[in-house]
Amino acid sequence: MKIAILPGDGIGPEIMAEAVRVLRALDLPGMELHDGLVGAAAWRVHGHPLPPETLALMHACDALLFGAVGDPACDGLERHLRPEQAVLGMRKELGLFANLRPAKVFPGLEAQSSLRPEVAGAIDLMIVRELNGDVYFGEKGMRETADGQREGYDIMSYSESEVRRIAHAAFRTAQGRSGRLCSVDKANVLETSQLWRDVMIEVAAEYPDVTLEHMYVDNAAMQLVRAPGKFDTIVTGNLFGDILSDQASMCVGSIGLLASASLGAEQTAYGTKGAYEPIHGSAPDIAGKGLANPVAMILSAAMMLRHSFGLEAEAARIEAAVASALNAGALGADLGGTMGTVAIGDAVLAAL
Ligand SMILES: NC(=O)c1ccc[n+]([C@@H]2O[C@H](COP(=O)([O-])OP(=O)(O)OC[C@H]3O[C@@H](n4cnc5c(N)ncnc54)[C@H](O)[C@@H]3O)[C@@H](O)[C@H]2O)c1
Ligand SMILES: CC(C)[C@H](C(=O)O)[C@@H](O)C(=O)O
Ligand SMILES: [Mg+2]
Repeated sequence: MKIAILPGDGIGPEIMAEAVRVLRALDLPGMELHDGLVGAAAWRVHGHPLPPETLALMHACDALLFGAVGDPACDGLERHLRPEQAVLGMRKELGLFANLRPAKVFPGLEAQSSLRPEVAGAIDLMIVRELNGDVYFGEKGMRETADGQREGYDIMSYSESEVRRIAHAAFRTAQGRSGRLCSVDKANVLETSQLWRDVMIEVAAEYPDVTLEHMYVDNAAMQLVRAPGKFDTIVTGNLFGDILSDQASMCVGSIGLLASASLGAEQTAYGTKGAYEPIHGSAPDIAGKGLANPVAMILSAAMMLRHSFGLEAEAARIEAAVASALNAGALGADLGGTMGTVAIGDAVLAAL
């Protein structure tokens, strides 16, 4: 059970330390943790956000725990050297095309949601975000128009096979939940989305036990705050999924609570190879202050145990400890409390 530990930048190392403490406390036989550099931390040492050493480590491990990347000092670098390329490169290089982003309200935290507690209390949804295509990975650049203006462009596209494989992942996810799948697109305007919708309908024929509905992304953004409890499994493209998942986090209460699993087709001796990371970023505004909420990172470690190592009981044990610590008031500033990163980690460890 080889796990790459990739803390990254900003609050990444602070929250990773807490997730590692929780993992070590489980004392899992055969667990090996291997440290690697990503993001600005790697660029400073190796001149690249995803250096060959780290890529080799990623390939050699069964699962990856990823903190966050991003550093305002790097915003002026050429795009291929920016820290964010580490997370994009990891996802593409390892073929991690299915990003699961669960959002569920924790008992006792309903009042911390940006929504009314009775609306927030009903949230239990899963966003299945496509992660290897869309406008993220299309041709992009800067050019000059005929009248001499600068013009930036990013091509949005999805091939049939890219949509088909995320559709299967989403239908299977919905089967394991309530059997309701909502595909979010912009098919009223975008050809990319029309293909997305057509393929979703084709694949639906193979899953008669799942009910498929379609929703335009603008409506989905609205419904997510109007009645989030009506959603169960959502499947959507890379860009829409990025935006809707940050939005879902505040419906739950804080972006510091939402974990994710990024899965591909590769199988290891233990299960599906994957990368596990919070949905949030490096939070430069609070980095180094011990204020970051480590819960999303700790829950990402739980998702890793479930999806990459088949350790369902251990994953559930971490999740129960987190829920219990939060319910008992282990809250940081993001949730109206006063606890710091390490104190929240202590509370989770005590509840294990
Ligand atoms: N997967 C990733 O590594 C990832 C994801 C998103 C953004 N980023 C990068 O992170 C940098 C900062 O981006 P941003 O500010 O737009 O988004 P962000 O998610 O880093 O922060 C947004 C806001 O949420 C707060 N926040 C985030 N995580 C928190 C936590 N665990 N506990 C408490 N508060 C938390 C931050 O303090 C900030 O106010 C950028 O360089 C961006 O590209 C990286
Ligand atoms: C940092 C960035 C490239 C990344 C994304 O857009 O996918 C982040 O926002 C996320 O949600 O993981
Ligand atoms: Mg994002």
